[in-house]
Amino acid sequence: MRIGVLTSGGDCPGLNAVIRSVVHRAVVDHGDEVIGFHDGWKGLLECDYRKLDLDAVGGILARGGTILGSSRVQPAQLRDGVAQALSHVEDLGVDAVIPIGGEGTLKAARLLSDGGLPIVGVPKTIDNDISVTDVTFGFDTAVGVATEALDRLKTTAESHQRVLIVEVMGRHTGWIALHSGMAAGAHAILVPERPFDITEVAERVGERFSAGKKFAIVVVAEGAKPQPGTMKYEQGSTDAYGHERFSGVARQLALELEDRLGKEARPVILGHVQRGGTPTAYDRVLATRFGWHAVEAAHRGDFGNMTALRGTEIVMVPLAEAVDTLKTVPAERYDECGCVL
Ligand SMILES: Nc1ncnc2c1ncn2[C@@H]1O[C@H](COP(=O)(O)OP(=O)(O)O)[C@@H](O)[C@H]1O
Ligand SMILES: O=P(O)(O)OC[C@H]1O[C@](O)(COP(=O)(O)O)[C@@H](O)[C@@H]1O
Ligand SMILES: [Mg+2]
Repeated sequence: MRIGVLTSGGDCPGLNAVIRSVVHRAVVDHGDEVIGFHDGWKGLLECDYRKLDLDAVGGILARGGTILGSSRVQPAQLRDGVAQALSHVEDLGVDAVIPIGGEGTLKAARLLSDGGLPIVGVPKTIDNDISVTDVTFGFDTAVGVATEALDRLKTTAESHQRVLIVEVMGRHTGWIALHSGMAAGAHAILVPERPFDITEVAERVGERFSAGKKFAIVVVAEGAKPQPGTMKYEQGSTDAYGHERFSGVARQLALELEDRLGKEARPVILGHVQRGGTPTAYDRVLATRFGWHAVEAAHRGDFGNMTALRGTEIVMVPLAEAVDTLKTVPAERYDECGCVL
């Protein structure tokens, strides 16, 4: 069998672990050949690829990023390119394509699968917002990075009696904010799922100072927004691919809290540091299992599906289900965080 693998969308720790696992299972155990398309769907559309043998994946298990590169392609270009992708796959003798990506990539995978491509998807994202899988690899690493940052920020916040507002990633969902905030004992956690009331945030932080505490840490997901009309909020612009380019909720919160509380407040934007570097052991294991199961699915001819974690098992779920709805933080999970606003 000949398998083509690609990584698309925002990168995340663990992509290389999937690539390595696909090559190991396919080449060593099945005697397959594996090729890697460069820079996501672009590589498939432009027939830009290289052979991936065991040497090519040596030493990449613990490496962040993706050896294949990633990029974004306009969805319209992809829709127009279905026939082209199909003909490249046929010309190359590729029997299965394994795209590793987030909800955008999986939407594209569904489109190409409906167009006749033999596809087995593998979900990735630090945001953990893909509904059909309990967890995505990358999330554990991102939460670890954010938690360590929060621990460190607590000590400097205390020295200077400041409020630190820490912005973590999470475009539509607050999973990283919730988990890192809980792990580090943040005093307020703001998520996109629950628009916040700035008066309540200021009261909570103010009460801490009134009680004699010297500092406060607020964790805010980049996509969190104030309840309409409660605070001046600058809406972000939209990038070339339709994604919102955030205008910096932490910066706006810091100005507002400083004003209301008369305490020094500083925004800290963790940004892409959450996405870079080596994956945790948990993410390496999950990524490796996804790669292994994707190859098995390809050999069964189980196309139009993607790998998913349910409990402790890896199962296959239809791509159509995967892109239906985002996995948001449910109200009852938010209620457990101990700093409900
Ligand atoms: N609705 C869509 N239809 C077709 N292709 C899409 C769609 N959404 C995204 N894609 C393709 O998938 C790529 C990756 O999507 P993106 O949302 O940027 O990343 P991720 O896969 O990490 O969510 C896009 O550049 C585009 O080529
Ligand atoms: O800076 P970029 O690459 O445009 O992407 C930023 C976005 O990508 C993420 O890191 C991950 O999102 P995806 O998994 O959907 O790519 C988001 O948390 C963040 O908003
Ligand atoms: Mg996305």
